[in-house]
Amino acid sequence: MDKNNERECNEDLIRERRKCNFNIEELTNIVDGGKARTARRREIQRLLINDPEFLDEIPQDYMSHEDRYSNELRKSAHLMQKLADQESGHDIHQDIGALTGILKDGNPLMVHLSMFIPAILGQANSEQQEKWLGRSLRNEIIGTYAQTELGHGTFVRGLETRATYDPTVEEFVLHTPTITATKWWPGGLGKTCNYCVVMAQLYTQGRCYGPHPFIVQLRDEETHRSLPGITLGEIGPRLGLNSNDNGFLKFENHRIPRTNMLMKHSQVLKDGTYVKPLHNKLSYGTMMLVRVGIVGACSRSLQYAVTIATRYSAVRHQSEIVPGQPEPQILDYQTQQYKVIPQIASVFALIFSARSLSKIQSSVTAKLKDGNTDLLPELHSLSSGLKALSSSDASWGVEVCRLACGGHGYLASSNLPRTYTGTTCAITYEGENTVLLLQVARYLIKSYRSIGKETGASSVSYLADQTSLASSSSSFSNKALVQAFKLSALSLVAEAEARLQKLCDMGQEFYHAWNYCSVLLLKCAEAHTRYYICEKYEQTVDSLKASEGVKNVLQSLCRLYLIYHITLTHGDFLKCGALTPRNIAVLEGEMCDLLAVLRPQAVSIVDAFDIPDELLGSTLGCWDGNVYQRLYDEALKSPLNKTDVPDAYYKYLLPLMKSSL
Ligand SMILES: CCCCCCCCC/C=C/C(=O)SCCNC(=O)CCNC(=O)[C@H](O)C(C)(C)COP(=O)(O)OP(=O)(O)OC[C@H]1O[C@@H](n2cnc3c(N)ncnc32)[C@H](O)[C@@H]1OP(=O)(O)O
Ligand SMILES: Cc1cc2nc3c(=O)[nH]c(=O)nc-3n(C[C@H](O)[C@H](O)[C@H](O)COP(=O)(O)OP(=O)(O)OC[C@H]3O[C@@H](n4cnc5c(N)ncnc54)[C@H](O)[C@@H]3O)c2cc1C
Repeated sequence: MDKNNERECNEDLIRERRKCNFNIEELTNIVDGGKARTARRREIQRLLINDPEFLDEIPQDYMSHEDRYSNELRKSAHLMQKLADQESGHDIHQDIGALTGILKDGNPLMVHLSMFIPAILGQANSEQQEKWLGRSLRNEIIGTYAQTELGHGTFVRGLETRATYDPTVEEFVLHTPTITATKWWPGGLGKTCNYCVVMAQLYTQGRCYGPHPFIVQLRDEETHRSLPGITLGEIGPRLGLNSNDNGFLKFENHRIPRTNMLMKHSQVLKDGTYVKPLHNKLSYGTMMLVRVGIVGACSRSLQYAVTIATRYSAVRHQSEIVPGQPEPQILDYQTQQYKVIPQIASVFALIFSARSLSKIQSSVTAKLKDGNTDLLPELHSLSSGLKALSSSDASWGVEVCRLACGGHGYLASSNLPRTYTGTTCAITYEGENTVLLLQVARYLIKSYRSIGKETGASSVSYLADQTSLASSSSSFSNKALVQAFKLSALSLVAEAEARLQKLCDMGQEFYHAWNYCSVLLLKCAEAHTRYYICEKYEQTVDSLKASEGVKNVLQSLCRLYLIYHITLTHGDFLKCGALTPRNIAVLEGEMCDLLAVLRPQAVSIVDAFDIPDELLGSTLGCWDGNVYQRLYDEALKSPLNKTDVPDAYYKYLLPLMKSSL
């Protein structure tokens, strides 16, 4: 599609684009993280979308379960090959965002890239990396991360798969003792992978040392058949991601060499002596890494959904605002703006907090290299909180975008259903959100109770700011609103701690008191993480060196985000005295003004996300707005339209209709 050729474009979209009052390319660079990154993303995307190998012969929704898998594996393999062939050599891990949309519904190689290779990097010592890293990067071996079992996903300490060390032959014996110990869910495990990292309870010298990672060959490298002692299969259809082969795995006293235990952090020596790690949660490092990546991935899903919903809202006309006048664009309804525009604001919130989290992760990783684990709890808390809020915000945001598109949003060809199922899974995987938020709450209560002790953890330093509860601001700059989020979080933490303490003082065991307060604790964790996101949003926009137009747009989006979230949880702000009922009413009014200010820029802002039609894959969100023709053309692809009268009519309907004659 030639974006300069207005003749092929829907007139409403042409008018919308003419209203643009900022530099789109500049905003695109901010979204990508700099000019160079924009150029690189475009280069990769051009490489992919001009390649006919990535086209599907028929829409995936009409394929059988087997064909979907096979078709996606074909494209995944081609993608890996193609990226490997480039002379410039793409760092697929760094450029993973550029690939969004090219593979449609669960890539069988995804966990190889996002967890197996990172597990080797983060958990294997240098000799082990020498043995497996190069091979896995060259795709000579394909792996997955097999942790979850039928009986346990969340409670990692409860895993049942055993790795028992046998010093006589220097081997571990992997065994699945019960049906509930069957590994269940790992992406690519069913049919694709020939290796995996298995999390299993380590037994040596008669003692259990908890879950540890082991690298295990699953299939013969020549024939791809499962090795003796190993049972593998696929777990069946899911809500989404059905092109992946999420699998199951059982071990029957399967032996692996001692050196297959990933030994960067803890070791089992030849005689069976266990050497413990610097920090006993270092073996959870792969999960933490992926949680950080999920924040960015969620912002991308939301970019897709909101691009579709905004363009469609500009093209679609329905009903009337002024009786008797022409039907307006649905984007002119304030209620429609309230659905779509806060989701645009949310995209930037997620982008900026993902970047901030990545920076913290890099510095923690650097410190770990020097043996310093002091900031690991801080990173665990932040990555857990941001993974949880980004996945739930993005899932809800995508669903709102679907609702904003009315009936057509329910069609597969809108690409909103698949965007939703591909986002909501992130609420569950890599740590179910409630569980992760309770980890954040644990950290908050602990930090609150250790006020006065220097921990170096900056995200919770505000908990020591006891005076701020009394000094709520009356001015409403963005900074003042962020301050209100801080007061709300602090007051919830104080309330939860007091409630916990009271129950304990009344004689309840701490664990029961914790469970009894967990709804409130969840709220604390959400408020704390929301405050973090708001603070990063405000700081990033405030310090941004950008043209006036771009800065104005981002200031308005940031302000909308702050006010939107205050109105959603206004009870918490009222309860702690950070805001008065009158303040809330004024802010609600201002939110409507902001919707009106941003409305004329909405199409241009989503244009700045710069998602090519080929990747957006949506009849409703296409650049040229030629929505109705595309909907009609897609409908014609239904196999039921091959004949006027389907066979099923003769088999079932005709006999029924004639049965009473
Ligand atoms: C690119 C995009 C791709 C996107 C695409 C990616 C594809 C992904 C495909 C999906 C893959 C998967 O799902 S893989 C499977 C993922 N599974 C999970 O995430 C399981 C979630 N569960 C867990 O992580 C754990 O079990 C958890 C809930 C944290 C509880 O662990 P424990 O019971 O061992 O610990 P607790 O007793 O609760 O806490 C003890 C202490 O340990 C601390 N602690 C716990 N975890 C910690 C950690 N990681 N680092 C530091 N400290 C930690 C706590 O804060 C406590 O500190 P103190 O308070 O100081 O004592
Ligand atoms: C699409 C997809 C891909 C996946 N890929 C992989 C993979 O590649 N590798 C892998 O190993 N795993 C994978 N998983 C598994 C995933 O990591 C787990 O499903 C996830 O960690 C949740 O665990 P669970 O299923 O045991 O849920 P459960 O823990 O059984 O959760 C059920 C309910 O119990 C609640 N609950 C549980 N514990 C607590 C608690 N302590 N406090 C309060 N409430 C609690 C939860 O909040 C939830 O409401 C995948 C899952 C999905 C859906």
